[in-house]
Amino acid sequence: MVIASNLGFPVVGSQRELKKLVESFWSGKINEQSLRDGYSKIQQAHWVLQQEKGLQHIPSGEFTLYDRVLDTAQQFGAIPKRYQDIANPLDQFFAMGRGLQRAATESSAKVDVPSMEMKKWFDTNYHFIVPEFEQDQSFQLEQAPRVVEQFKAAKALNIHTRPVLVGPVSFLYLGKAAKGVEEFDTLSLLPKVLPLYVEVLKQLKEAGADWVQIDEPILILDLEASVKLALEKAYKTIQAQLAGALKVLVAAYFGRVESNIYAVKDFVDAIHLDLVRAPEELDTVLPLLNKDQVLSVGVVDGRNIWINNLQNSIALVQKAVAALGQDRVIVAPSCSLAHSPFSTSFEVKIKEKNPELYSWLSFSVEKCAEIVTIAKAINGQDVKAELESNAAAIETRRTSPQTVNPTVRDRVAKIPTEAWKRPSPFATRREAQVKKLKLPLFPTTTIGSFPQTKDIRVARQQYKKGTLSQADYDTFIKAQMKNMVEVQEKLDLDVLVHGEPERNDMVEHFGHLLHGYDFTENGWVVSYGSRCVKPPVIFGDVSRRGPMTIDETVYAQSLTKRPMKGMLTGPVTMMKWSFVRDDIPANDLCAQVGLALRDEVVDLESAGIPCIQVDEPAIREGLPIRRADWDAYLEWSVGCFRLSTSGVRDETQIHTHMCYSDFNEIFDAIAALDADVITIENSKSDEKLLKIFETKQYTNEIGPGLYDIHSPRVPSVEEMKQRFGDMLKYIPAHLLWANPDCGLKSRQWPETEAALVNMVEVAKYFRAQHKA
Ligand code: MET
Ligand SMILES: [Zn+2]
Repeated sequence: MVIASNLGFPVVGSQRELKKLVESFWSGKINEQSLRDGYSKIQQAHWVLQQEKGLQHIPSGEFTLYDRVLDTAQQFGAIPKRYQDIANPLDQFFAMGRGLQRAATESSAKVDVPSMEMKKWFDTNYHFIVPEFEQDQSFQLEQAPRVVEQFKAAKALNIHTRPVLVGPVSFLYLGKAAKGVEEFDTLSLLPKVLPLYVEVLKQLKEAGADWVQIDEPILILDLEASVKLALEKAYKTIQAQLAGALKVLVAAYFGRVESNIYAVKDFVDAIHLDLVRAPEELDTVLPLLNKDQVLSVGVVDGRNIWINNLQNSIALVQKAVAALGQDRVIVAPSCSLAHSPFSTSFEVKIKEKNPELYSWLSFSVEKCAEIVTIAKAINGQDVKAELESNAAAIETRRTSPQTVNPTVRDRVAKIPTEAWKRPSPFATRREAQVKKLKLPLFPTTTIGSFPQTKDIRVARQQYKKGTLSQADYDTFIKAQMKNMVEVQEKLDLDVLVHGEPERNDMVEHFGHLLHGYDFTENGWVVSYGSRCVKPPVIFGDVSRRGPMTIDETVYAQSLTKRPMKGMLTGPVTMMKWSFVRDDIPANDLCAQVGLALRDEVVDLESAGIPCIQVDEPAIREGLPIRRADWDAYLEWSVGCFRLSTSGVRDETQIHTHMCYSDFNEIFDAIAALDADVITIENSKSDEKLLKIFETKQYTNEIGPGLYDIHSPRVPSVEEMKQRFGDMLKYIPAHLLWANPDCGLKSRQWPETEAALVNMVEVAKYFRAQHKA
């Protein structure tokens, strides 16, 4: 019999219960005991639910109050020095996750510590807490290790679970040298941490576990030989020490394991593969297994929201069964289901308004049912009804006019070669733009958004609820834009923006204006800690419903003689920050969005808008995990940006913006965007960014952020002069712009104005210098 399993479940709860619980603890509304009780309740409900769905290997131990890597660090006693004095473990845990400021009391000293660093979890939108280690780090297993406690808690409910651990090598590899400690190879700590892993595994065995899942997601990275060696050592040791007491499943996900598999394959009882991302690896891995080893086949996509093609999955699992036999195959999601929303059952609106779309959706709870159906089908149980309804939904999805728009398809198929780039080279365009825009040396501008004040948020809410009419809302937004234009004129900025008061979010806003997008009510996934995001859904071919930004941009331009900069979100970002369809290739979808934006860019030009910015903050984060895949990705993503921006005349100035400073690796691709002006985040790593200009030539105009907008701090004139002076050493004066490093929507007005006053003063100072 094949086993139906899961690797992890959305911790946040069906309606974000855990978020609410944790946040009420932070605000002092509930005490630690209530938090722990509520937490256990949610955990229990999830186990019961997964059991009811029919899963046999149900995960435990992955449940967390903030982040499971942080749990791993605390469980093994890797506490950075600055948190070691915080006596209460829970306070310490949250202090590491989100910082802690606490006044002195009679019994305790004052505490003021920032949080630990957060990083993206592979190519997901989830951020984990980066563990910190010292070279002479000692580890210590906590009294009652939480993974063992969770296993026991489930067992008390009569639910037998498969405990999950973040693997020792991934744990160390993803960590870094502690603050103030010189860089060192964190894997050198493996001999110290391994005995603790062995100890935990023994305790799990004693508590009654038979299988354990050890996640080693780094198996899908390009690994150096030393890392592979560490993996080998770790699993050899674990195997030897456990002597068969407990079965070990090592899980890799989010990509291909390729030759990394050799580092672990001889020392484990089972391996999990992500066959959604790497279906071809079934064929390569099957012959490598010895006669007792088990394969966990990840066939249900844990990263997306679409129903599984059950026929296809069954065929894949069957192949594994043919090679290994039923008892050596486990059916699984591709990765933890924590990256999908909870359940479609809360999507009442979609169900009512678009039942067809509803029938194509599958969130975590539904994915568990899919896994069980696949396993049952293989085991010869009757799932005819499930398979029939699945096949019917797959068929409507393939052919529905909602997903296929022949006009769009035709247009993408026939994109003429010349549409992928601007007609003239930059030098020619620049001449036309200089003549038309008459900008001073070191032009000043902002990135697009101005503070989203309480007034704006309230008006938007009232408008959504229907208590503010369309006409009144429009009047309100216009008044906001008018005010923002006046402020910018007073500041004496050179290229103005309309300020984005009508946008709640740079992707969702455009999603509403495009065909092919829809929005869930409860499709939340955790971004970090208690923070959740609800990405829009791209389910069909994308095209404009009509002009998207013309009215507000033209209105804003009518208020000033200075050039107004139109503001759009680029094709890659529109995809990357959404749940995207998986039924057409990403590059085709990107071209559809690119064409829709191209029409908007051309319309803005026709309406008299001289500068147009197409933001692409997500290009860098969309980079594939394996280097071998970079070129293909960059080719289509850069191509689609150019597709969206190249329909205009030479004199129209195309801007782009990126807010990820660490892109030296993809510098050539950035240059290939061929935007006339690029503004980039920089203020946290001046040197790193500027260094690249020593070796590489960037020929177009550029504005490295002059100050950090993520903090309310107002940078002084002196400070920005210094920075601007440094930039001038690397970038030719006639190409350099002065601007903040990102949009100002999360700031307040007073600090925004104060910072911009200083910024404009700096630009003027250098202008005068250059004349002299
Ligand atoms: C995350 S990048 C943001 C760009 C956008 N135009 C803004 O100013 O808010
Ligand atoms: Zn930005």
